[in-house]
Amino acid sequence: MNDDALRFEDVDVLYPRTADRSMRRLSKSLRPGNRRSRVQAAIAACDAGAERDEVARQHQVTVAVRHASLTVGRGEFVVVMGLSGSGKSTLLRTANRLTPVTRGHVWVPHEGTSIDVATCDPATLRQLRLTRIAMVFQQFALIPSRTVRQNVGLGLEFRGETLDTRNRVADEKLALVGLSDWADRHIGELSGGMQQRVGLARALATDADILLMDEPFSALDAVIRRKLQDELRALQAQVRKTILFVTHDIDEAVRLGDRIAVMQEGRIVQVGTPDEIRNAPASAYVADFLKQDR
Ligand SMILES: Nc1ncnc2c1ncn2[C@@H]1O[C@H](COP(=O)(O)OP(=O)(O)OP(=O)(O)O)[C@@H](O)[C@H]1O
Repeated sequence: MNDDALRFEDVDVLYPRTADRSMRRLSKSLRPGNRRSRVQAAIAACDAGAERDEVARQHQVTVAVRHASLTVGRGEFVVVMGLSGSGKSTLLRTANRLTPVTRGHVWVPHEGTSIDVATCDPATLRQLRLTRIAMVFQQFALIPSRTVRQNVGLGLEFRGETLDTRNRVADEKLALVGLSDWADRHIGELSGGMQQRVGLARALATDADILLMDEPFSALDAVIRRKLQDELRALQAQVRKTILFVTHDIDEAVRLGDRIAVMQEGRIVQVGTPDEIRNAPASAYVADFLKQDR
């Protein structure tokens, strides 16, 4: 199993509901002091087989991810797909601990050993985020007051690299995504599709071998979106990153994924190649998804 890049092992993520002003007077159980015990009770209920709705009702806890296990091979492109609220983003965000895991492990091989992102110390986590795991967001998350080149060099700046290195690497990555002529422009001068290419170049600039992509193309119109899907696939063939990509669009999942993991109500209910999933959907839920495919 040395060629795994990322391994989710029995991951649970539970969110205790917090009281809003109207509820605060109503329910003592929503007070912060009770959150931990509510989560423990909710985990016990899940282990005993309770469904998500029941856990939410009885314990005021949302089961976002439930016992999810998934191995992503080095250089593999895995798409996580599912309806809104099925837990895709939450699972993805456990891979760099933007979301903490309630129970379970997220393993990343690093310097001859395996590190559990879910529990490692802050210094190790920071190191992993700066050198191994990069993220591309739906809303680009670029800094408008900075030039394209400066945005691409941001991760390297956090790492303390010199301006020369930052500019050299940024120019290399901008060439990869076809934006060499735009390096000195400001972000606001770029279209949405171009901004997302900058986001991608920024992720590539850190030399992270694992890219987490959370619905990166969903804010773009259909034509641009398709173009970027093709570009990303071509880029992937060239740079061989390990990619975990979230979408709710089956068409996108089939075009991009070496394998697809389908989530339903926090569970991974099927993992397979696009053909395997198309030829043998594991449930009516998965089959319904395939009907969106054109
Ligand atoms: N920070 C949070 N606090 C409380 N509940 C949350 C939080 N983030 C997500 N949830 C809940 O966890 C569940 C899973 O959400 P998540 O965003 O992971 O799903 P998703 O499949 O990515 O959905 P979408 O496609 O709409 O983004 C949902 O019920 C959501 O409301």
